[in-house]
Amino acid sequence: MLRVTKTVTLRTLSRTQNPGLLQDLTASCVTVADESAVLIRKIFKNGDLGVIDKGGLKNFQTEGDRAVQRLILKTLKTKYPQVTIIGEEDGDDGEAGDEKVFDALAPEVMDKKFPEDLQNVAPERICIWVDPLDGTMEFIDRMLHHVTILIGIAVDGKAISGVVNQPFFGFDDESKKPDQWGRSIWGVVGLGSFGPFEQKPLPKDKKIICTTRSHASHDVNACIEAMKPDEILRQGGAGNKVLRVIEGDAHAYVFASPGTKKWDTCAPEAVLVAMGGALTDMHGNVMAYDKNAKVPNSGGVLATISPDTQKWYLEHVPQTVRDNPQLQP
Ligand SMILES: Nc1ncnc2c1ncn2[C@@H]1O[C@H](COP(=O)(O)O)[C@@H](OP(=O)(O)O)[C@H]1O
Ligand SMILES: [Mg+2]
Ligand SMILES: [Mg+2]
Ligand SMILES: [Mg+2]
Repeated sequence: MLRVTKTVTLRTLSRTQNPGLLQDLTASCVTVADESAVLIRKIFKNGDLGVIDKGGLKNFQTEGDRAVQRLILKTLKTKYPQVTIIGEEDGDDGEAGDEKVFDALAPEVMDKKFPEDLQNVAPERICIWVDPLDGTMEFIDRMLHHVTILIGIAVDGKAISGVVNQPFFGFDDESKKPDQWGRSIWGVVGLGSFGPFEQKPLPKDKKIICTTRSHASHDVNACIEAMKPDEILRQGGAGNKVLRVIEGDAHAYVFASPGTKKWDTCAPEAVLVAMGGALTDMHGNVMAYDKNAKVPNSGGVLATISPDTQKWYLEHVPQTVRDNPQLQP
């Protein structure tokens, strides 16, 4: 994990005050996510993924994770030095290398009118959580649709704005050339979620639960079985699983494990909540994303498309899971 915090004097702050900071940041994040997608596709095409085992349960890192984090941090830290940025990969802060700074602000973000309460947000209130490559295990296993790039922006510790970029979206469509692969979905709480996605209606006659493909455990499976799903969708990546909920492929993302971290959930939560959904731990607590927040999502992850659905799943969390000392906030 890499934390980058800079302190500034009050004089510097007033001189550089930017009423549209959150909008600029969101637009920059969409730009760097798109540039990151180009880079991931290039690394995949080159073939040498440079896999490193970080230790623990299937906890790998590839050149994709490292290079993308350097790209994202170089631009965001150069353009927004007063904002705290926390990235998954240690050491890859873009400071030593010759990464480019991407100045462009995504026009689709700049075209929108952000809500009043998101104007004039001081940089000290913001913390950005970066997961340069979510679904690393699936990237290594060539399950490319599961891979996402996640950049989440928290304000006062709440997930408010986020980009979920799926760099290999469409790769299995033979009519598409590699430079036509990929999509960026972004959302801002109070404004909405945008991008090329379709919110299909969820099936009413059956219950589909989406969960981990590569980090399952006895507790993870026992919790799902207690909810009596008709179907279990085992997929990689927290970003991808939230997309399954958003696109109507699953009623819920259920993960009764402390394995994910704040960079896994900040961006997807912002996009999901911006369209009326909910993401909490398995006890119903909202996640805290301020710069001093605990990094692991130690109470697990539960995400659904509406507060009512969230309530149903929370009520069906088995008591053994609620009482599990390994799964407390
Ligand atoms: N037991 C565990 N140990 C380490 N990381 C875990 C984990 N369980 C989940 N994660 C991380 O949470 C994210 C989603 O996991 P999953 O795909 O299994 O649902 C992945 O992020 P990364 O791919 O960014 O590392 C994965 O590494
Ligand atoms: Mg990882
Ligand atoms: Mg991740
Ligand atoms: Mg990652």
